[in-house]
Amino acid sequence: MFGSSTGESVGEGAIGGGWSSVSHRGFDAGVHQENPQPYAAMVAVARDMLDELAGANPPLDVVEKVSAHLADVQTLLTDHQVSERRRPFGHLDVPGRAQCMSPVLRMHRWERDGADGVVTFGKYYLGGNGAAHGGTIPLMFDEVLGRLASTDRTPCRTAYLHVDFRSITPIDVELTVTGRFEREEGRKRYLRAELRHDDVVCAEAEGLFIELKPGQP
Ligand SMILES: CCCCC/C=C\C/C=C\C/C=C\C/C=C\CCCC(=O)SCCNC(=O)CCNC(=O)[C@H](O)C(C)(C)COP(=O)(O)OP(=O)(O)OC[C@H]1O[C@@H](n2cnc3c(N)ncnc32)[C@H](O)[C@@H]1OP(=O)(O)O
Repeated sequence: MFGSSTGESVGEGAIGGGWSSVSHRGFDAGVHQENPQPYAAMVAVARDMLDELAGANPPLDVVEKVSAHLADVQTLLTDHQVSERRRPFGHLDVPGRAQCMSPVLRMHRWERDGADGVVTFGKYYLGGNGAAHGGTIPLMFDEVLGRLASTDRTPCRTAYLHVDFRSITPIDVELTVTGRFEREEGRKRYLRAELRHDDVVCAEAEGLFIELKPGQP
């Protein structure tokens, strides 16, 4: 419906993430929270643009045109800046949560004890020689585990995130991602995740998440 190559459209069997109880706490994104699809479609276009930008070697006249268009887009948005709690960006219950920093997670299972899904690192995430940039993989793991750590639980923050890079993570192919809630000890929550390309383990993560005390930022 939204024609995004990065797959941020709503539906297609994917779920928003089951994290709305965390993400929407105290947020009021107005009309976009009621009807997230137009805003999610706008962010999907931005994602696709970043992918094409990263992959292109355009002639100078195209560079100038793109610069002018982007400056127009920036101007359109400048008059609509709001406080953090009113921003839809990153806070809508759609795959990718309507942000374009971390790649879109398309989750098939999202439960209190674990989650499974797929993710594709597009051209925007290239590090070198066809492999995703090493910083983007912890970003994706923090996204999965941070959300899982708070699913049906009180809010928490990442204390540490340990990532082992087992083999390169190829861009432009669908990878599987799994997350698992291992155990909790008081305010401490321990989780693990794995990223695979078919049978090959690309990376593994272990994270500690600490439950926030009331009023803790
Ligand atoms: C409401 C906010 C929720 C966060 C989400 C944000 C927005 C929500 C909107 C949309 C969300 C949607 C998706 C979000 C996706 C991903 C979000 C992922 C979450 C993050 O990406 S969030 C950013 C990165 N994160 C930080 O910005 C943390 C900075 N930091 C601190 O805020 C403190 O540092 C804190 C709170 C971690 C702990 O501080 P504290 O004072 O509350 O607790 P304390 O230090 O006493 O530790 C208690 C026990 O944990 C042990 N412990 C602590 N740290 C340890 C470590 N590193 N290694 C080993 N053990 C450790 C101690 O040893 C003690 O253990 P014991 O009790 O056994 O003695």
